[in-house]
Amino acid sequence: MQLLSTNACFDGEHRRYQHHSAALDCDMEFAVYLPPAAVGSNPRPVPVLYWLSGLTCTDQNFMQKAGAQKKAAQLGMAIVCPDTSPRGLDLPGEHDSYDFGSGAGFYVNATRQPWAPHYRMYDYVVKELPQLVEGHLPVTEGRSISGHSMGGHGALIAALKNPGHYKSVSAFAPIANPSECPWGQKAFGGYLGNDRKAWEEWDATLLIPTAKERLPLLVDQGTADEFLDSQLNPDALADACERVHHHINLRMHRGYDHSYFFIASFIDDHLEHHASALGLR
Ligand SMILES: N[C@@H](CCC(=O)N[C@@H](CS)C(=O)NCC(=O)O)C(=O)O
Repeated sequence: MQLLSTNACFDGEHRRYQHHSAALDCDMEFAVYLPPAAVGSNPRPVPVLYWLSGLTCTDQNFMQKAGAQKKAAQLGMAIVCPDTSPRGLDLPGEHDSYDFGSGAGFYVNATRQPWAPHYRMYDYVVKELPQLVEGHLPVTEGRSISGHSMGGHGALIAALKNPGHYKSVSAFAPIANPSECPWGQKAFGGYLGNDRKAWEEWDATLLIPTAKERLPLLVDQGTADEFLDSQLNPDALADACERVHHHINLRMHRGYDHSYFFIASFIDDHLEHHASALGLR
C-alpha cells in the first residue's frame, strides 16, 4: 500500500493510503488515525475502531468533521475509515444517483450484474481491510466497529454476522431495517435482485433473531433527523432486540439532525464504549 499523505494530529498522525483491493478489483483509498502511542520511534500496537460512513461520503468526512482524534489519542485507539464504494470504475449508471452505485456500496456483496465483480464492500471492510491494516500498521487484532446511516447499518451487520470478530459495535442513525425503506430497497434490489429472501442476510433487524453472539448495541439517534421517519426506523431494530433479549441502548437525542454536528456531539461516548470493550479502560 502507498502512503498518500500524513498530518500530525494530537501528537498522533492522520494518514491516507492507496492500495489495490482484490475484493473490489479496483484501487481504493482509506484513512487511518494513529494515536501517539502508535507513532514515533517506539510504536506500540493499539486496537482499532473501524468507522463506516454514510451515503455520498469518502474516507474524509468522518476524519474532518467528527472531531474524534483528541479522544482517540487519549485512549490509545486507532481509527480506520474506508471509502463507501468501489472507485475509479465507470459501470453503467454507477454515478447517476447519490443513493446507489458510487458512494453507496451499502456494505453488502452484490450478486447482480454489473455490480457483482466489484461491489463487495462487505468482504472489503470485514476481511480485506483488517488484514491489510493488521499486516502493515502498528495495530493489534482488537477490533471494534461503528458507523453512520448506511455505515451504521454496515457496522451492525458486520458485527452480527461475525461472532468473535469485533469486541464492540455502535451506530449513529443507522438505516436499521433496510428491507423496509426506500434507500435500502433501492440498494438491495439493485445489488441483490428483487427476491426479498436474498435480502434477509443483509438486514440488521432481520439478523437479530438468529445472531450467534449478543454483543450489546449502542445506537444514537437524533429526533430532528430529516431521514428518521422515512428511512431509519430504529424502533424496528429495538423491537427485534426486545423479542430475543438482545441488549440495545437506543438513545434518542432531542433536536439533533442527521449531520456530522450530531455525530461530533456524541462521538466521545462511542469511543469510550469501544475503549472499555477493547481493554483500554
Ligand atoms: N445527499 C443526500 C443526503 C446524503 C447524506 O445525508 N449523507 C450523509 C450520510 S447518509 C452524510 O454523511 N453526508 C456527508 C456529510 O455530511 O459530510 C441528500 O441531500 O438528501
